[in-house]
Amino acid sequence: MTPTYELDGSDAGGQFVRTALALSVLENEPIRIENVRGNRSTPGLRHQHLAVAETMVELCDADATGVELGSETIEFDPNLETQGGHPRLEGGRYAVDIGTAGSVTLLFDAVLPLAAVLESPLRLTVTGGTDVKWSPPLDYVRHVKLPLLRQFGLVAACELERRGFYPKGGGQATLHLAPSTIEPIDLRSRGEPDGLRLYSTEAAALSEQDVAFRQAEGARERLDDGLEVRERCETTAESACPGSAIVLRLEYEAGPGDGTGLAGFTALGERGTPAERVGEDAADAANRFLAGTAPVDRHMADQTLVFLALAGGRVRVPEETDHVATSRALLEAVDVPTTLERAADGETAVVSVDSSAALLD
Ligand SMILES: Nc1ncnc2c1ncn2[C@@H]1O[C@H](COP(=O)(O)OP(=O)(O)OP(=O)(O)O)[C@@H](O)[C@H]1O
Repeated sequence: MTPTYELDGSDAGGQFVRTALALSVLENEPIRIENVRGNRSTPGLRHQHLAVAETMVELCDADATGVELGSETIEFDPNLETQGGHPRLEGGRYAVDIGTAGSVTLLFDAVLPLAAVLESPLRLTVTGGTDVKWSPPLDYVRHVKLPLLRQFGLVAACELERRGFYPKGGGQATLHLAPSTIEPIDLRSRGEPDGLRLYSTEAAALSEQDVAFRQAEGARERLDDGLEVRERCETTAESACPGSAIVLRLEYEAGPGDGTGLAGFTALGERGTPAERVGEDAADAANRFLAGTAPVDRHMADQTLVFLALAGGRVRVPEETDHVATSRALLEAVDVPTTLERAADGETAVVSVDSSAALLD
């Protein structure tokens, strides 16, 4: 294959690989990625990224080389059928086992934007870690990310079958994705906070220590005064090994012309860390957010960029994280230029994609 885009992952990690594969499908153009996860201490595809690449190959029936553990160069050609010049992806039922505690939700992240080219519903069941480090905890996806993107046309739901924590994984969740018309995104300002929902989970092995309750209490006591806790959900989950997680969903009034505001703050339990501290860490992140002005949290900031690429629009991000910077560089490399305008506060910035440059234009 002759790749349309030659991409260099030297300065990036797994997110670059996931987003590059999704963009290749959305543009229906072959890509070559060199120096996969080049700035990580263990470069190349690890189990989580390999599962993403294998899933993309399976969904598209794509031609690919280098899709193996440790690989630092991948070629991928989605080669989809087109209709009226637009790529069309058949849905169907798929099941993937990451084989480790690798993140289930990051696999969902890679697949979510494909809703824009889906022809029929897709159902993807993934086995791995549902609540593991350096990735969105499952309740963040269910209660923050999907409801936020639903406002811009993404039709998706996530069903949890079993929690999976580090190191054993073994969790399972299903993503239901329907053909979606993604609308331009406008998330620039935010209104007053309008309450908070709290989702605290413990593995059954930790129920005697009341971990879910103590996490929730830790968060509640630490949250800024005046923030109403509208829902408090504490659950005990069967899982292959102990673990716990807390997700805070902050709701706020939408700014003029903007979508409804949602932001999420999360923390995971760790051996040696008191459960109250876990709740406090999530609450501290929420309090920091409330002191700022951005309408999305720092993780949603990089996760919305691929949707901006689809339909265009603007998002005010709390800061230009490394993930935002690498995502912008990647979009530039596939001919979707973005602009970043720093605000007078010196921290937030508005990232925009002109609708004429957007993939669905
Ligand atoms: N607590 C969290 N809540 C929501 N999203 C998160 C959270 N932590 C990380 N993420 C998201 O998970 C993604 C992690 O991407 P990243 O490339 O760092 O990880 P990775 O695939 O594990 O690769 P690598 O091993 O190369 O770091 C980013 O999109 C980030 O926004």
